[in-house]
Amino acid sequence: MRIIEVKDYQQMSKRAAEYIINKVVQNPSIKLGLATGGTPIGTYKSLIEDHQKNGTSYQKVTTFNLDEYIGLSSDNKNSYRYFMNDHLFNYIDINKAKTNIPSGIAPDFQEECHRYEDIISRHGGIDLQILGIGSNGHIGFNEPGTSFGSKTHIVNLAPSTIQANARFFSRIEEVPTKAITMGISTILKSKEILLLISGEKKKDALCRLLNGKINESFPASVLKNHPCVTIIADKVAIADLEVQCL
Ligand SMILES: N[C@@H]1[C@@H](O)[C@H](O)[C@@H](COP(=O)(O)O)O[C@@H]1O
Repeated sequence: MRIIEVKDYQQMSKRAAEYIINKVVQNPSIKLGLATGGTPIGTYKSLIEDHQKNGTSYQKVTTFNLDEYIGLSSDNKNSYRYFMNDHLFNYIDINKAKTNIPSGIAPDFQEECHRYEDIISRHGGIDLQILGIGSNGHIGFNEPGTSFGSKTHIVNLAPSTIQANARFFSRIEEVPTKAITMGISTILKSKEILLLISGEKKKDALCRLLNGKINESFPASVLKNHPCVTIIADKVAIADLEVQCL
């Protein structure tokens, strides 16, 4: 794993956007894996600014999002489909038919999991996957204890994840308790992974990722088995890492 340390959230976002833009320019038909949550919002903003200023084109790009809440439709402001439209897709020249997100209202969720896994394979897999990390080490919505061999599947969200994501909803009771997520093996099949980590709340997760064992109790630890992972982390997340981890 390669770690790039940056000053703050803004620098992380700028650096991540540059990284992605560079890959898109090199390969205009790139298959991008995308994440939601607070962490990548600044990166998406920088991608939009660059698109408007420099005209980087996403017309041939295909995207696959990590996950979606079960029960939320695309017009629900808290669905990840709405999030992606609102934070990125509506403001770049991407063909929305090439943007893939699991459906939160599919008639048969098992079937939806198979369909999603299959569509990623049929596209030849993901070239660059963007990831955030939950404070309990979750990636996508793969909570602690998820098998490293898992494919796209249905999950029960951990109480700590519901709590952490409640900030996007008006009441905690509105946060769905289930989601569909790419599995750990789906994520690991990506040719390259870019993990973004920012802020005090992610300090312990970064510490555990770097110094802990590879274990299903901390899903992100599996990234150490991947040959091409870059972490962009800000100073607050990295600060006093050695001291903290003693
Ligand atoms: N499913 C998402 C993850 O993909 C995200 O990386 C994580 C961290 O979110 P945030 O960036 O808001 O801290 O939590 C959410 O639950």
